[in-house]
This record gives sequence, structure tokens and C-alpha cells, in this order.
Amino acid sequence: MARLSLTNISKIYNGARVVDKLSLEIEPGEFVSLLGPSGCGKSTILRMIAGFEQVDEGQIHHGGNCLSSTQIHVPTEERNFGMVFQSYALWPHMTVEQNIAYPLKIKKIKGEQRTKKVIEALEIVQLNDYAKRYPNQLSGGQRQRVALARSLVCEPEIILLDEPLANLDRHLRESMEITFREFHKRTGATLIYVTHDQTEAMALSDRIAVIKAGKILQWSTPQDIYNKPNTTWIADFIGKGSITNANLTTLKKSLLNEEEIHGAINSHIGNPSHDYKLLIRPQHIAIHDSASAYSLPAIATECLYKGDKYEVFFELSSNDRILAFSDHPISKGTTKHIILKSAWPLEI
Ligand SMILES: Nc1ncnc2c1ncn2[C@@H]1O[C@H](COP(=O)(O)OP(=O)(O)OP(=O)(O)O)[C@@H](O)[C@H]1O
Repeated sequence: MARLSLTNISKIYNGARVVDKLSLEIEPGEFVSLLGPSGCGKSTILRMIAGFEQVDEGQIHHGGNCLSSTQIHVPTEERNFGMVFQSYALWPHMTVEQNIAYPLKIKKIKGEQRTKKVIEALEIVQLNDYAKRYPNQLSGGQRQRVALARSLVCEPEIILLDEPLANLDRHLRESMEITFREFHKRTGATLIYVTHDQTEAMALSDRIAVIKAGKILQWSTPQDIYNKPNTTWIADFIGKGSITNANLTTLKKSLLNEEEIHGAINSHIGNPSHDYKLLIRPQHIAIHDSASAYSLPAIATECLYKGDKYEVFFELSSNDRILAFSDHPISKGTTKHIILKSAWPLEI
């Protein structure tokens, strides 16, 4: 098992840099997501790793081997990477086991060895009872599991997945997230997963590369990206939360406590010139009826029922809007006293 290194890779289409000198080191056995909005270049990066696209700048190495550079381009079929796409790309006239066996057939692996590998792959995705069915006799989730089994049957070190759950409904996507985690545990392969769905990336990955306009803005664990985003754009893109104005003398790179937050917001109300921003997650807000140390007065402006909770928007004296969670409804216009227990400082 070897590390995959992307070093300053770029892709330029018609003069536009859709991937811009991007570098990434992926350790063997990691589950990594490339996360970003539509058009940010995620699929192009994956296609360059797969060898479907050449790099216009930079290099891709797998261990000591150079796979791509401006001079070298190892063809896709020689990279031995598994691939899973949004469209399952199964052969409709082949049964489940024939579909899974297909890459082995191409590699001229025959007889008992082929049968053994197909049975193992079927076991990993728990489709043993479906081996003789055709794709049109399967659900979307089952078809995607066939595609997964087919991607691993040649025992690749790296499996590339491009939005593999995009065609499935929300409920099925959630159960497939568990399938992917299990699949990762059982194969030990390096998984590189492209998605624009942050909850999917959070649930699955060891590390996430957040991509915008062909560049990586943050490369970190899901926990760090959620709790300590590098930029206001990521804070806004990932998870629910509010971004408020605040005064800080310096940008402290640690979570602020309720006393520090209270001071920073109040100081901004008195002197709205030194601009910093604070990211406040709704679960870090306590709502009280009366004022106490470090509470801020807040007027409820909207209350939405979400089944397991109410989402309440408050307006502070600074005019900032803050989202909080509540167990019960709060009528529009009610004044409450909120304590912001934790916040992450952001530079503008
Ligand atoms: N073959 C091509 N020729 C010209 N432009 C291309 C080509 N392939 C992709 N692009 C452009 O490159 C940019 C990045 O595309 P890419 O498919 O990598 O984005 P993405 O982040 O995967 O988006 P999505 O989530 O919508 O699939 C887009 O602006 C796209 O239009």
C-alpha cells in the first residue's frame, strides 16, 4: 500500500484553470472526500487521478511511481484503481455475478480463482443471495452495491468514487453511508470520494478536502472543518450556524468561551469598526427567560418546526441574526436572553 501524492496539478480548459496548482497527500487506507459546490473541479481531479484526463501542470505519484506529469501518462487500465460512478454502469444483459466477474475476465483470471474472488466480493457487499439476478431486478441501492463489488474484485489499492449516491433517495443514502464505511473497513483500500453533499462527506471521511474554484481551502478532519473552518466561506458552506460581527483585539485561533463572546459582541455594538466574525453553531446557544451573566437580549423573529426540534431565529441588538434550537415553540416578537457558549473566530 502506497501514498498517493498530487503535486501542484492543474487542468486548463479553454484558458480557464478549473484545477489550479492543487496539492494533496493521501495516506494508504484513508477514506478521503473531495467536497465542494458544483463546478469547483472535484470530478476533474478524480478523472486526472483515474488517468481519464492528462495533467496540464504538476505530477501525480503513487508510491515511487509517477502516474501523471506533463511528460508521463500511465493509461487508466494500468493504474489498477477501482471506480464507482453515479450511474452504476452495470451491463444489463449480465447477472450480478457476471457483472462482478467482468474485470477479472478482462484480466484473464479464470476458473476457481475467478469464482472465489467473485464470492468474496459478493460477501463484502452482502449480495450473495442476489448473484443470479439481473440489474433490472435490483433496487438502486443494490445496484450500487454491485458496482462497489465490481470495483474491488481486482483488489485495487485505491477506489475512486464519483457521487455514487447521487441517484438514491435520502433514506437509502443514509443506509448506503453505513455500507460504504463497512466496505472501507473490510477492504482496507484507500477510498477517494467526490461529493457536493457535506453530510455525506462528514459521515464517511477520515479527512476532507474542501474545494472552491479548483483550489483546496481546507484539508482536515470532518470535526476540524465543522468546528474550526479556515474561512468564512467554509463556515457558511458547512453545517448550520450563524456568523456574527464581533470586535477582537487579535484573531485568536481557539474556540471562545461565553465570557469572551459576550465581550466581543457587546464591544462591536458599542464600536462597530474592528471587524471580525464569529461562527456560532445553534447547539451552542442556551435560551433563557431572564438575563444573567454573559446573556444577550434577543428577539425571536421566526420559529420553524423541524420534527425533533424547533429552529428559532433571533435578532441581537447588533441586528445580527442568530439561529438556535429549542425544544418548544417561541412566538415571533418574544424577547429572550441567550448565552452563546462557544464560538469560532473568523477573519473577514
Ligand atoms: N471536458 C471539458 N471541457 C471543458 N470544460 C470542462 C470539461 N470538463 C469539465 N469542464 C469544466 O470544468 C469545471 C469543473 O468541472 P467538474 O466536473 O470537475 O466540476 P465538479 O466540481 O465535479 O462539478 P459537479 O458537482 O457539478 O459534477 C466546470 O466549469 C466544467 O464546466
